[in-house]
Amino acid sequence: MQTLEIGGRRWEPDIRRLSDMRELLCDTEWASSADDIDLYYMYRDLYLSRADQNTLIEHDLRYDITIIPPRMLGREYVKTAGHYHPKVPGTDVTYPEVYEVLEGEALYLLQNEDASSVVCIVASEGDKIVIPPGYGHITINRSNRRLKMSNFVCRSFSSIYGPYRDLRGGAYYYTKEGFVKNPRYRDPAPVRWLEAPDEALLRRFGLSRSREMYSSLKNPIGLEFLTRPQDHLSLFENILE
Ligand SMILES: O=P(O)(O)OC[C@H]1O[C@](O)(CO)[C@@H](O)[C@@H]1O
Repeated sequence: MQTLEIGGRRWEPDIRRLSDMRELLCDTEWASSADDIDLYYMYRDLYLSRADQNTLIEHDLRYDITIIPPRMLGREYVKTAGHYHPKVPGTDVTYPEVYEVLEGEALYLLQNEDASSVVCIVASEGDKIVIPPGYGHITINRSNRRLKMSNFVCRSFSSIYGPYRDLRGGAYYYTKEGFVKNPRYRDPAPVRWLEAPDEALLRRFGLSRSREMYSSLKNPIGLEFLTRPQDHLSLFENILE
């Protein structure tokens, strides 16, 4: 299961294990006693050809695929650890990211750093989800199928895990009863449920539901909103409304 074959190459994943995530879960009793297991598989910096690899490097981009098999973590559905992105140097704008669901269904739980805005976007195959500047994100697989998703992101920054770790996860945990507030957050905004972006919104970013996102590499300038978001701020206006 672990090796992924793409572009005639075999790729090995970074694996996020339960032991990396015990302190980020809702069900602390389960988290402290369950045996260690693999939770999800992150295939980073993929490309189909050397030409694409050069394009990715030249435009400061990275393409990843993540696979999250279905599973309960005690009361909670399996999810990613959650992280924020740093600011683009010399600006006040944090790096965005864009995801595509390749298989299965995902919940993208976005929150800004003081959790005064918390948004959950439901996405299925073909949907593209833009994580705008200012937001951290967690992906949840609440289905009984594996979730396979890809992302484009700027390749020259490291994600910030501290705030999610300090508060033991996101503002809410997704359980069989729906979202449950994380008690370590004082007064987070209620979760706003949003549909995945429609064609008109995706067009702003040069994307479409019917076209695999990887093909955007043919026109990498169109992905500049990921590496120079400060020059494309109007694109992100109202995308979480
Ligand atoms: O770093 P986390 O929170 O475990 O999330 C993993 C996801 O983030 C990424 O690093 C991209 O932001 C992907 O490779 C992966 O889908």
